[in-house]
Amino acid sequence: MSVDVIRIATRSSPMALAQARHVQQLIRDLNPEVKSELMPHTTTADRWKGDLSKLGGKGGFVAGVSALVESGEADIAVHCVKDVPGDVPQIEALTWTAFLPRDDVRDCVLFPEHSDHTSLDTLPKGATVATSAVRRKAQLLRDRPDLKVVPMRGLVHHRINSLDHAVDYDALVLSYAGLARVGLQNRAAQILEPERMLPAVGAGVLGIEARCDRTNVRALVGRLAHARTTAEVTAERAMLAKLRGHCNSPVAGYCTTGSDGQLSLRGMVFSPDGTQFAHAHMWGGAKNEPNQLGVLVFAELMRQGARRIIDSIPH
Ligand SMILES: NCc1[nH]cc(CCC(=O)O)c1CC(=O)O
Repeated sequence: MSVDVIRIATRSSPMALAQARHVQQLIRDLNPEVKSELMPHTTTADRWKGDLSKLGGKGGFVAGVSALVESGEADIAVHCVKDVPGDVPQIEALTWTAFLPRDDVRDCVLFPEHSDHTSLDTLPKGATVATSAVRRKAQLLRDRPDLKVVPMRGLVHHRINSLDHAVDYDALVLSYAGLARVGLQNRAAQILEPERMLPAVGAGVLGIEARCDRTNVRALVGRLAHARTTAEVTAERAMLAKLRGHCNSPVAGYCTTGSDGQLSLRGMVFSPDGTQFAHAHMWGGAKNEPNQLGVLVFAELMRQGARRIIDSIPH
């Protein structure tokens, strides 16, 4: 039985819809005969305005979308891999069918419209920076302990609107790829290189999930898989799974591939205020096996006290 139509489950935010449309176009390019439609789903986490940890973490952004594939109402789900928790097992009936080529992994800084600032470095002592990611907060404070880092969540448009029109914020940090996906990359005033702000595990990667038993769907969509990104994400997520970080733990992980094919994985775990951290960087070596590399970096982080750091954070 061939596939006539692919129903694509996605979150309903503008960023998620842009991502799902991108996947829709890629499927059209693979096979113009196959129709596709979007199934937007407003997740519990999208509706929740409070602290995400009270909702059981950022998994609330993906679970409802995955459930549509599990039940057969949709054929595939498109997720930001960054939003897929490391401490919740994948639904048994589902599998990753493709990781798309990695987009920009870097975070960037925005300043209010008409602000004279173009860098965090020139912000006055005690300036207020908005971001809800504990990973970003810890790394911002590591450089600039004087900054006041305050939480801000919600749609990118709303966040930028608050930055521009509320007097409370001097800067806003978010992902450059996410900003670009909604066409607002011109607002990025400063790009933070990975050396300064180590990216989240899975940053900039879109993952496609399907039911294990849908072999035709998997055969078609599997052609979108990008081998290098798959190896990198596999190493990063192997590290994350072993760390068993909860949603409040500031964890960063970034794997790249050298021109010789060697995987290089950096992992960091921070205390919330950035004053304590574990930092490991290892290469794939002779075997160059992503899972093994992830476990090795995990082990080195543990040797440096990562468990103590994670366990001392309330959640
Ligand atoms: N946490 C939300 C989220 N999940 C993925 C992205 C952006 C794209 C990506 O890195 O995959 C964003 C927005 C942001 O962090 O600013």
